Amino acid sequence: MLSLPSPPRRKAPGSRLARWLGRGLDTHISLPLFAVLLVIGLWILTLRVIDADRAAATAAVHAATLERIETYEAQMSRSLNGIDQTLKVLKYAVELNGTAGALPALREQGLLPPGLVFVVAIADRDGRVVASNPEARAHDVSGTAYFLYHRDNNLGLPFVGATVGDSIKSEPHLHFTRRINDRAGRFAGIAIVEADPSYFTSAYERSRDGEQGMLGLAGLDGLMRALRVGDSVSWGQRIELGHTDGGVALHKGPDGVLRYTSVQRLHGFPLAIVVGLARDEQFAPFNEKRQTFLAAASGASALLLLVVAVVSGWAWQLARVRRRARRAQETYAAASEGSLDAFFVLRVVPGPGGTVADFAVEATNSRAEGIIGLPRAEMQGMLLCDMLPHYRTNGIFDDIALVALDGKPREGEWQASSREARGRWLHRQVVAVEDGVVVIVRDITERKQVEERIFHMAHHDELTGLPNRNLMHNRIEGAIRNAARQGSAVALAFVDLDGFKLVNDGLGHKAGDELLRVVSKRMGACLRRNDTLARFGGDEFVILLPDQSHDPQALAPLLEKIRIAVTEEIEVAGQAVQVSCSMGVVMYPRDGMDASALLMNADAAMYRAKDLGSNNFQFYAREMNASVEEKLVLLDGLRNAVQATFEGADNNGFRLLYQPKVDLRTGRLFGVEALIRWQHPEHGMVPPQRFIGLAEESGLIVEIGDWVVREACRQARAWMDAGLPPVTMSVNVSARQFEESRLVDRVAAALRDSRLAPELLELEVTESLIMRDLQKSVAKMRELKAMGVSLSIDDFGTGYSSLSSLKTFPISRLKIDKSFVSELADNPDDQAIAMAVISLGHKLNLRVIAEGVETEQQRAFLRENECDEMQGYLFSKPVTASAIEDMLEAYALELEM
Ligand SMILES: Nc1nc2c(ncn2[C@@H]2O[C@H](COP(=O)(O)O[C@H]3[C@@H](O)[C@H](n4cnc5c(=O)[nH]c(N)nc54)O[C@@H]3COP(=O)(O)O)[C@@H](O)[C@H]2O)c(=O)[nH]1
Repeated sequence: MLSLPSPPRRKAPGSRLARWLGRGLDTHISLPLFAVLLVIGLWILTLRVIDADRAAATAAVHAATLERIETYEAQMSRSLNGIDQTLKVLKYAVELNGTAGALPALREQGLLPPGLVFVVAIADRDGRVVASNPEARAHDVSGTAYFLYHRDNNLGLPFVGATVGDSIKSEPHLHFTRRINDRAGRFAGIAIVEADPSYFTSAYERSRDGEQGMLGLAGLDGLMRALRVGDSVSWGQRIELGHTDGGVALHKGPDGVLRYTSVQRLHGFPLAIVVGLARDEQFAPFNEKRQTFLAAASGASALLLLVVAVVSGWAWQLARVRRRARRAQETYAAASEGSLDAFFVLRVVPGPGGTVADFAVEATNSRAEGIIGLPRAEMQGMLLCDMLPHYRTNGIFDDIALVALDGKPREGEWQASSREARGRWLHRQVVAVEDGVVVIVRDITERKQVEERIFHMAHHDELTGLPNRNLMHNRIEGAIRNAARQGSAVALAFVDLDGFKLVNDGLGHKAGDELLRVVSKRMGACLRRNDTLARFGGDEFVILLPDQSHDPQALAPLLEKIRIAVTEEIEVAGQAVQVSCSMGVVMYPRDGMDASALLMNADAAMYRAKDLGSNNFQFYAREMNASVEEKLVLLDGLRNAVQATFEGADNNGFRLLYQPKVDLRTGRLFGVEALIRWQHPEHGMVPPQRFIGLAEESGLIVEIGDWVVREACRQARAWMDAGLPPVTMSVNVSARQFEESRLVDRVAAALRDSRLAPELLELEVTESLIMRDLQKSVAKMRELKAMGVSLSIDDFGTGYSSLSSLKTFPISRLKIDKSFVSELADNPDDQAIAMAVISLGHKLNLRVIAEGVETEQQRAFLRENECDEMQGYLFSKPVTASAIEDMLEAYALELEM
């Protein structure tokens, strides 16, 4: 079972020693040490036993050598005494019977030694052998060492000659001699006993002396008289006698063999006996035994070392595995402590029939404390379901138990309900280990929150927090499925704000945003909990009303409530503004079977509501989609008109009408406003309100506007070239056209190509157009002004330009919108506005012109209040260029008169 040991700490020197000693106690180290000691002990014992054996063997060989020398000495003493006795008898017999009679006398008395063993001879004073037994031919020994010794020495001692083979007797033999004196004590000859050298080594016993035992008789002159080694008898070798006191010493023999040797001098003869027991032979049993001991000790050592090597190897492997496991555990513990995850090592508590009854907590890390809310020590040993009883019911216990049963890892996410982590999102990974499982738990709340945020962002509108198009689409589909099941209906309202653009352009995006937020809250407040309000972008909203009856009229009260809520005044950017809404309403299944169809038809119905003057709601009718088609047809026609205009076609293309502008004080016609018309091949003259919006939407306005500027400049110059008095030419510039980067260049080109003085061209821009991007607009206006072109603000009073920014506009004229002029006679509010605009314009050194002047009362009011100029049907509707020409000619004539 996996367990989590305490995290490793920095090791103190003491603990390092303890660890080292502890390691010494490891079987794989202690066992070989013990085995080595055992082997050393075994060898010490073995060598001691061998030493003892060697000492015993040495003592034994010493004893054997001594015993041998003693025995040999006794034998030799006897033999030599016998030989000496024979010599003495011979001498006596010679002295008694003379050289010739000595041997017969002795033979007769049976005193001669057996002839097979000894040759007994007598030599006279001249060295001639005069008698011998067995008989031998006479020969001369006067030149021999023994003869010469006796002739020259009268010491009464026997002499032993060297072992030789001579002309008389080729077999080796040696001579024991004694001097014979005559009665006068003079040298009379010598008695000789000749012996075979092997006679002196016959005491050799193979069983005791071995194959290389040595037994020999040596003269005190260092020459061997007889030497037996094994079966071979030899003589004549020179040996170092050393001590001749019968002690034992290790010597190398004449044959190079090491022997325990003892030398013992023989009494009465110049001889010594030599006994040697070959070391190798004598030590053979010991050596054999020693070999046996060594072999046994070696075998035992080898066996022991082999067993120990095997056991130690196994123990080492085991220790290595343990060490690795311990290191892994330490690493695991350190990692688990440093980990962001909580670990729970759980041991299975078995139930009946191989089931899992519960889990006992074996180990945890400190992260686990934070999740469970219990100290580690307290968790240790606790049953999982005692610690977290709700795991039995929320499926987590079953999930963990399954891992323990089938060994397959599993993971899952859940929202915690334990004390410490309540409400937090957790992720668990469960892996099987021996006897249980490890559960790794990670807090994924932040990730979940991010996911939720991303999900929310993907499905909600950032500005209002309302569901967006995606989410709404899903909800519509869900509502349709429910309605299909229940047989109910679903209503969908497409809502577009009226006048929003004005607020947004006039007061800025912030104000527009605020307005959208307020309106969305108001609409939301009208709805039930299961209704959905979504923002599709801009000022477009969609309302989903599930669980409806199939009668559309039943929706009318709610729609009206929403409409009224929207139209209530709103204060944004410090100003009270008012917008309304146009709503297109569809019903499932009546107006469409899916979300896309319903939304498309609701959009068409909304456009119908707009067409009908806005601020109302319209239920979808099949024919409404025709207007979309109309729009496409119109756009196609517009493109053709642009083409036809440039080609100069008669029956198609744009035309300009001109509406005079008159000085209110003098009545002089000082300028005209160019107003576009579309000469349609089928519908005749189409007014600008029908196509300018679409031209803006499609971008065609840039090309169309450019044509208007060029044509207006050309016409103004043409009038001048025709000798008419110069008039100011005013041209309307739309927002899209004004924002176009090449506007200034295009205007400059139009002036250059027409040769019109820039001072005679005036561009009319609206307040809302300027406020879209105040800085850029002012910069562009300044460029135009620098060229000499004048600028005037059209429809002044309907927008929301701040008075502080107004003074920065490089303009020369303000135009009071005709909506304030139309009721100027009766409406005090409009009067106040008109007067305020006139006063403001003058304070800013601007000319003020009123448009839409249709009545004398209006003109009178304007004159009274010092408005500078006027434009309107009272003086003239927009007319053709030739009509203006007529007016200018008449005016010129008037002046001349
Ligand atoms: N971007 C461009 N916009 C243009 C261009 N030509 C016209 N327009 C804009 O279209 C709007 C409608 O214009 P139009 O139908 O030509 O109406 C103008 C006048 O006919 C009308 N007017 C003038 N005097 C009176 C009056 O006494 N009573 C009355 N009911 N209507 C009158 O007002 C329109 C001129 O308005 P304004 O431009 O604000 O001076 C209109 O908004 C044009 O701007 C074009 O070439 N480009």
